[in-house]
Amino acid sequence: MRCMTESEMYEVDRKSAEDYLLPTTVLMENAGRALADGLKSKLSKEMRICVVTGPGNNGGDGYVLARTLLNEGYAVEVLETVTEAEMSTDEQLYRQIYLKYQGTLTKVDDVDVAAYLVDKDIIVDALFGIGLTGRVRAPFDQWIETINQSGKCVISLDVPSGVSSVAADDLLAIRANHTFIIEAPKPSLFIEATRPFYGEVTVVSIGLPKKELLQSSLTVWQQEDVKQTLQKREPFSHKGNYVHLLVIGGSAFMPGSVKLTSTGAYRTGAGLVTVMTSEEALPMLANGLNEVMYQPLEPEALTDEALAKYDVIACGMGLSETAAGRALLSRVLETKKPLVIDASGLNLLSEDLSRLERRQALTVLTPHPKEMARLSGLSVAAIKRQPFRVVADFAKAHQVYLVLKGAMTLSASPSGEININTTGNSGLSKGGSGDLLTGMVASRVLSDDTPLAGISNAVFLHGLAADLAVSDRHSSYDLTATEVSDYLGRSFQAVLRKNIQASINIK
Ligand SMILES: NC(=O)C1=CN([C@@H]2O[C@H](COP(=O)(O)OP(=O)(O)OC[C@H]3O[C@@H](n4cnc5c(N)ncnc54)[C@H](OP(=O)(O)O)[C@@H]3O)[C@@H](O)[C@H]2O)[C@@H](O)CC1
Ligand SMILES: Nc1ncnc2c1ncn2[C@@H]1O[C@H](COP(=O)(O)OP(=O)(O)O)[C@@H](O)[C@H]1O
Ligand SMILES: [K+]
Repeated sequence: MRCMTESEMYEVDRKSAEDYLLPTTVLMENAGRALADGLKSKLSKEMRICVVTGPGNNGGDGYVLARTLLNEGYAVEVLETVTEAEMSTDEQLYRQIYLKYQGTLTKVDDVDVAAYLVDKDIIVDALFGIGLTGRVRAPFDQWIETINQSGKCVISLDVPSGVSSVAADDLLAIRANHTFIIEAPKPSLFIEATRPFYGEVTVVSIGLPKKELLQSSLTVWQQEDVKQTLQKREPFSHKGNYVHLLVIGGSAFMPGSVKLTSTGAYRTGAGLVTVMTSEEALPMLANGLNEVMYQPLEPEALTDEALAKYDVIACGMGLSETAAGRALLSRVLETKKPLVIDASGLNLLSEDLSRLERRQALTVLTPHPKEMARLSGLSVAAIKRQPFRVVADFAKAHQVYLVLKGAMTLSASPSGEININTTGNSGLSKGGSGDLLTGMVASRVLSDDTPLAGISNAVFLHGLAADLAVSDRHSSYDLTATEVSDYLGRSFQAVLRKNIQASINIK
């Protein structure tokens, strides 16, 4: 499923009108009717429904929806917040049609809005859609507050009014119980500050040309995408057909990190895994995976000849941030091997990003927001406000694959394409989850249809394993990264066999 920015959506709108000759009024009619159809699952004929309309086309959708429901015998009326002259042309048309159908209309200036809403069961929010810029201005802000304080069930059309994809610090928006989204979710559905305003979500189609919707560079990565892009394991294959991963990291005080990374790699399809770690950490790994080969971390082991047998290097988990660690990362960056960098490796990399420009092989960086802040020089708050832009800009500027980890992990390619992940839960908010993921990413990045698909598959399966663990014998409280790795088998089975995700699974 595609995700579309507001400007991409307006571009599809423009093309639909100019290239496909679809009148904008037809799209509004389709939108209002599709939204009404979706909404009906929440309604009964006994409920009193109030549609609150604003000045733009979102309000126009509201009039179409109100007329559609009225015509089918629902108890619906409209509360309008602007004069007819202040409405968009298409909205004016549908307001008039609503009146021809004998629809009831009340103006906000004629009532005490809070009192007017008291006997309503459902409030439909058609105040603002994707055309909102900045914070909601007066006098609309007071009605948003009144609706939020009403305690009623609120349904938003397209987006909760007040939400835009650049989350303001003093955001004022409708807190919807449910949002019916037109054609494709907008980035604000996946941003921490704006996600809660949406409530439950349903995406409805209004007949925009699919070909144009597919132009978007943002994809919500789902089960079907994993299924389509995951490399098949051939019956006559041998371990040499799959990735040989070299894991570099771990130290006396953090030996477990590389254990988790190598487990993640093997459990995600790698053919061979070698761990190179410090002399002190080696004895502590004696009870590690039987399948892993171990080697002491010596700089001479990092020559091009010695590295020839490896397909990918994963570097940085549990690495000590000392002069030795620094020298090691520099050497690894100079190799021509595909490289996944995580944790301490990212912090050491932040000291001099120009080394990325000199790289001659694929590079994947897997920061959480704090590591991203070090890499980009931006604050964590600024990254969280505009994660899509930050991720795309950084990946393009440094020509790297970038995985910004979080509740909705974003994986970007050097061309700025972004895949959004919606699996996972707070059981993953624990030390070790990231180490596990790094091994999984390294195992898939060269194996699937494209590097971005491989990375996104790893992120999806990692989150899904945690979701399956929590729906089985764990909770988000007790779950550990080691247990997440135990559920990777179930995660693959679920993806390969069942249709677990018919629509977006958003927490
Ligand atoms: N292809 C599709 O997806 C289709 C989408 N459709 C629907 O159209 C919706 C987009 O419609 P839209 O472009 O008219 O914008 P919308 O959000 O209704 O409001 C704009 C109005 O708000 C005002 N305004 C702006 N900022 C403000 C602020 N901070 N505080 C106060 N006011 C502010 C702005 O005033 P201005 O800033 O211009 O002075 C203008 O008057 C979309 O979400 C979907 O529901 C379908 O109908 C058809 C196909
Ligand atoms: N609330 C959450 N919902 C979904 N996934 C989460 C959540 N919290 C953390 N994660 C995932 O867990 C992993 C944590 O990685 P990281 O912060 O690097 O942890 P570590 O300390 O283990 O290295 C990431 O893949 C992140 O996306
Ligand atoms: K709305």
